Amino acid sequence: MQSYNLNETHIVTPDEEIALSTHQLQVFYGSNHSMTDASLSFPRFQITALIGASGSGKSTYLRSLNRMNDRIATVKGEIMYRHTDINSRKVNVFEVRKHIGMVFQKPNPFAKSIYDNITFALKAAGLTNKKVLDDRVESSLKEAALWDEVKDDLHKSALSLSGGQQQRLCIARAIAMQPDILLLDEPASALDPISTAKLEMTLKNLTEKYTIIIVTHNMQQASRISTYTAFFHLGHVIEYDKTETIFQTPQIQATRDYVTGHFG
Ligand SMILES: Nc1ncnc2c1ncn2[C@@H]1O[C@H](COP(=O)(O)OP(=O)(O)OP(=O)(O)O)[C@@H](O)[C@H]1O
Repeated sequence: MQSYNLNETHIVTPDEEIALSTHQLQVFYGSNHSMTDASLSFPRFQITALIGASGSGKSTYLRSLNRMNDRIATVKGEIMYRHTDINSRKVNVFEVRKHIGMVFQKPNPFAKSIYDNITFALKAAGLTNKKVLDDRVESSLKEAALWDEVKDDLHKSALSLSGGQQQRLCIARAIAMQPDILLLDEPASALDPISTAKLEMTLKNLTEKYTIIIVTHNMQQASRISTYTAFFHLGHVIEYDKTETIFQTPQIQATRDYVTGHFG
């Protein structure tokens, strides 16, 4: 692979209201410096895609945003959310995750009913009123575009659902907590094209209420659903701009080579 000047970057700050931003975020796995000075601002109610070759640091960066790396890595720098640096050790991680939810690559519903999957965290947070729980189950499943398919089977095991349905259930489970921001790490990589299309449509509709940051290897997917795209390379954020700029007129050679399929 051609080597690039990793100091040559092009990072815009969107004009829109910013939901979350990082300032010089660095991540170390032991002595391995895996993410260098990542400074990005994510606009509210938009989808931002994180793209880059395998090992470029996309998941490392994403997982740092709601402190999922706390136990496995050292994360330095600021993560600003509502005027607070949520990377500070003084900030409670469980609070952070109420506001910033996460959906993983492989659907991972609990071995419980559909209803219990959605109410599990709500009950743990102290919500006991059945009417409120019922309403939250219905609204979350509707937002995740799963309600019509499961409304008569809410007490059926979540594991009996198809992969695509399970992934939408995981989204419903995340939004039941009424977060502001959803982080998704390659959520469609285990899904067939029809389930992927349904998931993409669901994500686009979710931008009415949520800010979405998604890691994807699928560049068509990034261009179909995101407004902004960040290109990662060897632990650096090389370029961040409107998605159409990244794919049509990227400013940096490494981005140009990646989006035209020269490596990755
Ligand atoms: N738990 C870990 N412990 C040690 N090193 C890790 C760990 N997770 C990731 N790394 C290293 O950090 C670097 C970035 O990996 P990361 O998984 O963030 O990349 P990625 O762009 O998401 O890759 P992929 O697209 O394959 O998921 C790699 O060098 C990887 O080996």
